[in-house]
Amino acid sequence: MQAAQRDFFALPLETKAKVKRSINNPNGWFDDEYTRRTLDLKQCFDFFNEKSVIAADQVTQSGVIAARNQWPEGQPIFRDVMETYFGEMSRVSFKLLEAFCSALHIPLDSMHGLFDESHTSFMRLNFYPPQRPGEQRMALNHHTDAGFFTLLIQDPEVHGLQFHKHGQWNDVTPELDAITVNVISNDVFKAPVHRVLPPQSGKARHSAPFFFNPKPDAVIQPHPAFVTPDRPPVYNPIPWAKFRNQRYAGVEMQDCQLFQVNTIALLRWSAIALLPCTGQLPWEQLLALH
Ligand SMILES: O=C(O)CCC(=O)C(=O)O
Ligand SMILES: [Fe+2]
Repeated sequence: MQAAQRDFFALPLETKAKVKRSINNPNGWFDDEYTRRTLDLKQCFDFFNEKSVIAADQVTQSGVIAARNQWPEGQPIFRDVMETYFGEMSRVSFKLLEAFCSALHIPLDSMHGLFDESHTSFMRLNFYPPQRPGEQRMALNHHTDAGFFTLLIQDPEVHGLQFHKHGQWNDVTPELDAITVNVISNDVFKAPVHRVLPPQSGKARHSAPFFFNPKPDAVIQPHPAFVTPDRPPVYNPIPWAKFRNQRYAGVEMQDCQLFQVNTIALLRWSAIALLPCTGQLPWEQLLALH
């Protein structure tokens, strides 16, 4: 998978530009991502679960989330490898959902209502070019991920990912053949803020997050197990597909987080019970969850 990713980003710019994402289709290649209103120093390639298309259209009727994947011409192996990897990540994610429920002492199928084969998960391939002399900007500016949870493959040699905790930035050093599970916060009700430094060793850096997301019509709201008279629901329920479209349309992150925090934190919190903070699971251990 990582070799196929490297080969893709080594393609000529014109080839990649033919599958550039657009205002109507968030999938494909791009080099113009703004995070926190600042241009990131990276190229990306996004693709998603096309089985979510029909269900998403029924919720939003907008066509944004319902756009198709764009695969580069003449690269059948790239497509094949990525689709296979995506399928594996989906399978692992469904297993992790149950593991999270188990850690929370709620029925193992508690989250099944939010996910089915139309889950709107997507995969992002990141390419960060080496830092240019005098360049001060971040490769990827600080942010929280909007999905339910993230399974990240990092470049084992070129580091750069950091998370913010107790007022300072901390490195997430990659382990060989490990997946970094994005539960890197002990702030129970906060998604972890993280960023990526530009590669400083003269080498480019690659990473590949898989964002596991609910089905389009899943209503995102606090799980009943966490609503008590002392802790009433703070955030309004919203169908997931509407939330996604708002975010893609550029709605301010703070507004979106109003909707995401409780539900996402539910999983992040439970995951912390399973994994050490900045939990990196050896790849084989993760697959053993099957
Ligand atoms: O490159 C990384 O290690 C992290 C990437 C990331 O945070 C993202 O794409 O949302
Ligand atoms: Fe991220």
